[in-house]
Amino acid sequence: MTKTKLYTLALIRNNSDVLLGMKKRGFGVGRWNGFGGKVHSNETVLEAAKRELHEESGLIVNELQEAGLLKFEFIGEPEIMEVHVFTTNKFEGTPAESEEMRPQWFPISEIPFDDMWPDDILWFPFLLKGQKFSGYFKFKGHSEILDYTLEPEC
Ligand SMILES: Nc1nc(NC2CC2)cc(N2CCOCC2)n1
Repeated sequence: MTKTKLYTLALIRNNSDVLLGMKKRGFGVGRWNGFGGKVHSNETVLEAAKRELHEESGLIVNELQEAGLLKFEFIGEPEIMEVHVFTTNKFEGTPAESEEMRPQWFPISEIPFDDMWPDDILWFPFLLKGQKFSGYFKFKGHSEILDYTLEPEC
């Protein structure tokens, strides 16, 4: 019986830059990513996205825009990861390193996809165009995509 677990992912924009964090421990360690994590049972997905962003980067956001929905299956594992992706260019504060993440601004033209999750290079173009997206990825391990679907969502 597959079990779906909810996660958040927030990508913060500032003109032609995007804020990424180098994951210092845990799931995705050693990869650049947006800011996010698990949704707790006592919070909404949006509340979790704001909480995780603040915990991991120090930034405060009042609003986050829904950007897309990503589902991940891992061969041999029962859990489906359901990742709700958000974005905004309205934030308060200056990015600060946390126990989880070392933040860094990247020009859109220099996003380090080789050091990110392999799905990111596939859906980032939708995010950067402001086109909502929905994707499903079947992973073998943490680096090989066996197959996927990805489409714009109105
Ligand atoms: N960018 C990205 N790609 C992912 N791919 C799946 C692991 C194969 C997961 C993920 N996050 C999941 C954990 O919470 C933060 C976002 N973020």
